[in-house]
Parts: sequence; structure tokens; C-alpha cells
Amino acid sequence: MPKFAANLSTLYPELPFLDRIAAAAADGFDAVECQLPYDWPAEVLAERLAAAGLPLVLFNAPPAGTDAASIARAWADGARGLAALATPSSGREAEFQAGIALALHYAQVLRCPRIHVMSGLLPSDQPNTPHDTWVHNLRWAADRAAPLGIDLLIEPINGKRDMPGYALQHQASAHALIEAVNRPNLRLQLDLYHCQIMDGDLAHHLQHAAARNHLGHVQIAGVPSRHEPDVGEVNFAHLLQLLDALGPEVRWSGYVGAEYRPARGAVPQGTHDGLGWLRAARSAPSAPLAAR
Ligand SMILES: O=C(O)[C@@H](O)C(=O)CO
Ligand SMILES: [Mg+2]
Repeated sequence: MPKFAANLSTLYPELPFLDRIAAAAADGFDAVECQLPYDWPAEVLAERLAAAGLPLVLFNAPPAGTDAASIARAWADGARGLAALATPSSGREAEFQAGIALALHYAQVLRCPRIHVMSGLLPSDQPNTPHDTWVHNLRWAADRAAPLGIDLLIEPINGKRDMPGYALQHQASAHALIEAVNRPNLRLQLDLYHCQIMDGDLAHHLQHAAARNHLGHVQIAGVPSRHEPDVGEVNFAHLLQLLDALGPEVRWSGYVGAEYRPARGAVPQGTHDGLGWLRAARSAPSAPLAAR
């Protein structure tokens, strides 16, 4: 079975953020990931991770802003990335680059090998993505991350419900962008929840991303509720077996991020009580399936 990372931004809402790390360890997760770590100094997070004995395997670059306060404000105001938006004439290139520099600092202190770089929301009067800007910004960021051994990820996110107007919504667009940027450390964050809503055909998309050697990281949640992955229309047990069958020539993280909102919300033990899917995955036979 793949290794599982608890997404601290969505799991354990019943606990203060820093305490979620120890809770994930106690529940048997192999790692943690999160969306925005910038409210806490990197050194404080590093101490908590070391105490729990878990690695941080993924977090997001700032969606906009350049320090903890401006990043939090930008997120609350609806900013969802700058990679597709920061044209030279927008005056936002410096902000994008400062955000990447901050993310790389966190990744080094936290020994985190991958960063998700969000693309942004397209203005309704400009629904076409400025492709050259996107390629230029991702190439600039990938070239700063490469000497540090860090992969950057892009993630198609559904615009039907969760993020209307998001610049990157489909798997095919992400593969085309990765090829246009043409840097080996720019890879795909395949969130199977978003993929099911926008593109379907999950086994195909998973195997296609692996075959093109674009697959960097995988995330799961039940569809359509975005609750526990064992509730809803997707057969995650099957998809996890397909992941298990990927060979060593496919350079993906090996981690599956559990990025869902626990159905029981913030009640005590709410996250723990919903982890039946994790226990089932652990006890499933890991006999590789033939690719199909
Ligand atoms: O799926 C998501 O929403 C996340 O992976 C993310 O990074 C942006 O919110
Ligand atoms: Mg995701």
C-alpha cells in the first residue's frame, strides 16, 4: 500500500493546528501535509514534526502575499495563487517570486521535498489563461527549487463547486503545462476528488500520469461530499491498489494525502472515528494488479 499523509488543514479540525501533528502520528499516518504553514515559524513546526516522528511531505506556496499576515489576509480575501496571473505589467511578479522564496525557506527548514504552486483565479472579463506568463513563472520557480532538490507541483482543482474560475481545472491542461515548462522538477499533484468531478476516468488518469512520469503526489477524498474516502461514488480501494502496482521507474512521492473534511466535523475524536478507510487500506493485500 502507498504511504498516507494526513492533511493538517482539513483533518483534525477538533484540535489546534500544531496538535494535529501528534494526533496524526497516534492514528498511524506515515506523514503529514498542509496547505498554508506560514502562521507558524518554520522552526516551531520542525520541532513538532521531530517530536511526532513524522515528515512533512507537501505544503503550498503562498497564494499571494509575502509574509504571514499578508498571506493569511490574501487567502481570506479569496487569492488562490499567482502563477498564471503575475505578468510583468501586473506588478505582481515580485510578489510571486517573494512567495516562492519564502516557501523554499520553509521547505529547507522543514526538509519538505515538494511544494504546491497555485495558479490563480482568472478574472471573469479575462477567462483565457495567459499561457506565456504561466510558463515563465513556473520555469522561474522550478529553476530556484531544483538546486535544493525540491519538486514543485501543479494541481487541477474543480471549478464546478470548490474553486470557480480556477485557472487549472483539467488533467490534460496540467500535462500540457508540465510539458511546456519542461523542467523535471515540475510535477502533477493528482487530487482524485477534483479529477472525478472534472474529468472522471480516474484509473486512466492515474496510470496516464504515471506513464508520462508526471505524477508527483496523490490526494483523496470521498465524492461528492469531500468527506471520508470510503463514503461516496469512488472505489478508492481499487485506485490504491493501482498505485501500489506502479513500478520504481515512476518517480512519484509514494504518499497519498488524505485531504477531506471529516464528516463528524470538529467533535472530539471526529477525525479518528472516521479512519476506518485507513485501517482497511492497511489490512488490504498489496498484491500488485496488472496495469489495466
Ligand atoms: O485540493 C485542494 O484544495 C488543495 O490541494 C489545495 O492545495 C488548494 O486548496
Ligand atoms: Mg488537493
